[in-house]
Amino acid sequence: MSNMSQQRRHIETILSYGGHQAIGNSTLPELIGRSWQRCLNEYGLDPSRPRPARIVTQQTLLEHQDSVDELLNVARAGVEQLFTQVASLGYVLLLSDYRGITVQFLGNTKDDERLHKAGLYLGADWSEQYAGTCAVGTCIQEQQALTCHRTNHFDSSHINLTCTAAPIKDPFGQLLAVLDISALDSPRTSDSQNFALHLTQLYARLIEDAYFLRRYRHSLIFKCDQSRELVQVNGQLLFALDEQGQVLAANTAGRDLLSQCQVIGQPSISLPNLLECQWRDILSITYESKDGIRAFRLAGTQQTLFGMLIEPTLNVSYQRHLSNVLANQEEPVSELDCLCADDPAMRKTISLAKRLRHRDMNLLILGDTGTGKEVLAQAIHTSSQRSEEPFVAVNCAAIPESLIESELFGYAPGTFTGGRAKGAKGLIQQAHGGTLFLDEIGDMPLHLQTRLLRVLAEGQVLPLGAVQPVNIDIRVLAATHCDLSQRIADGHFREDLFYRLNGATLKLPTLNARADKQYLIQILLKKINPSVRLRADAMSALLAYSWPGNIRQLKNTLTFAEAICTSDEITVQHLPEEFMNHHPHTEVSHLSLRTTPSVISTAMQDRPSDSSECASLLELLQQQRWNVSAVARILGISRPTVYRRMAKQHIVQPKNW
Ligand SMILES: Nc1ncnc2c1ncn2[C@@H]1O[C@H](COP(=O)(O)OP(=O)(O)OP(=O)(O)O)[C@@H](O)[C@H]1O
Repeated sequence: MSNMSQQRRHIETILSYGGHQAIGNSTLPELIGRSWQRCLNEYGLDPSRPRPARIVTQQTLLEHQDSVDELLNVARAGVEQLFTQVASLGYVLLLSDYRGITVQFLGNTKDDERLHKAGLYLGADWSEQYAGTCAVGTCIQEQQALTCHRTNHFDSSHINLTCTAAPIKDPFGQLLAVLDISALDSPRTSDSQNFALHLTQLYARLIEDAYFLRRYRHSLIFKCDQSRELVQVNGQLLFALDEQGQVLAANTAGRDLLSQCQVIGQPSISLPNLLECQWRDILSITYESKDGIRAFRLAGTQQTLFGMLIEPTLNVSYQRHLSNVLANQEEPVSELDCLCADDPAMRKTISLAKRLRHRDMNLLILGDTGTGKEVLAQAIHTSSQRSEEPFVAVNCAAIPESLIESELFGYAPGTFTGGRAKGAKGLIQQAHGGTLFLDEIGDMPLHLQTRLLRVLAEGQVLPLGAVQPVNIDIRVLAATHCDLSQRIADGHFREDLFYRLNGATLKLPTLNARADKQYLIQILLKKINPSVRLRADAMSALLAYSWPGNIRQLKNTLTFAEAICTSDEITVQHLPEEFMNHHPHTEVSHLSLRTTPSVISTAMQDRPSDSSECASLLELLQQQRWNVSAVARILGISRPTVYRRMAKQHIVQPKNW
């Protein structure tokens, strides 16, 4: 078909357009349809009278360029880079201001005459009101990136062009400019321009972020991303902060996140609230973390964001503020610091443990099975002033109920036939001067809870069969994976004992929720065999796994892999079978910032609960086809313990297995 007849047909199509998106065999993109409507009904453009390109005068052009002078300075490098990428494909590049006037143009002058005629020229007016539907003008109206491909254009003189544009916004979301790449000729299908759309959006974002950084160069900027590896080179979210940590402005991705998280009724957002942390945790990133990056948990979610700081230039009050914060830096405590690298929940727990380690306060440690409750208790003891005295660990669930009383409280001579003639010191007494660690405290029988309460209240223990109590000085660290308030409500746990034990609560996150999984994998492997390394495929499989048995399961897995690997390199082939068939937890490995809830909740999400334990045990049993021995091996616990946990959670194997 000749160009003339194509134009005639296009005019007929537009004239017959009445808001129906289906045209012939093709479907008109919705936003192009809306633009045609505007051209016909609001601007009164006549499709049968094509308009020549309008180039503004030199004087008017200078005025438009002046209004975006600051942006033009920042955008120059980005615009030139984009042009070098697309020039050989026949594209020219236009940067227009927010009114649609082309304030910068890069193109191949060989085609000068054709380009000039098409309006691909410095000073050309691409506003929708003048040029009709086109990438720049429609991008201004719709405030979003788009491709206006061939007959998507309103004006029939543009139907050979393909144009792709993306908006560049200021830190408050106001349109500053539009970045456009256009070609005089192109393949027929609009799919051919998908790559152009992505590339233009990418460069628009780069320019927008460069402008943001320049505008807020005198403020502290927090840059973050879902990937630790990418945050420095390509951090997606930028927040400019005042000296109290309130968000002054954010880039487009940052504003999207804030709008999803906006606390109802609060005029401004505090970054520490958004990231459930202290202001000092943010201020001290550069000085306290090895790579200048720190992990944060997005409030009310399980999403991890890795953040770094871009420090303000020439801001004296910020420097003063920072030195005050750094002066109050937490002292290092190697026994506790080595338990984690960079995980927000662990950071809170370790910081609390550091502050309380020398106090004689009883502590309650909460965490799912295998999360390291005993390891934490031991570290608190070793770093406390009781470190020279004994650390005695008792697993209340592992000792048979008939023995637990004598094991804990001891017995006087002659109490039991067959018992030791001199009697025996109970575990409580053995811990005298030191720390008693009571694991699985939620499983302690009620009558023993009463006796334990008396020991804690009176500082004395009465061995079985004895008449004289013995004075004792112990600090109790108790741990459980179950929800003690539920146990209290059900009448299985004494409330008064709970308050005695719970001087403060330390919570341990599941391995799956930890942002420092890679660190744990490395240090555990180093302890098992320092000369063995993990190949990247094995590391990826370990990072993608859901770890129902937490650190204990990780340790067992690495021990297994090290034992069967014949060289000094562990590959995915050396991992247990479940790693071959495992489908990564999509909610963890492919986080989407768009799933953020609308309100920030300050409630801790990682509290261990019977329901989470029940779900992970059930998942593992199903994964292992109800092979209890396999589950016990994976979790690193005995078969009877697996059966006991199944009974407690009312998990019953289906009959057809
Ligand atoms: N931070 C850590 N570094 C190295 N190893 C760890 C760490 N935390 C836990 N482990 C290892 O993981 C295993 C389980 O740890 P621990 O017994 O402390 O867990 P737990 O939460 O007390 O388990 P349970 O609920 O079954 O009693 C142990 O072998 C321990 O050595």
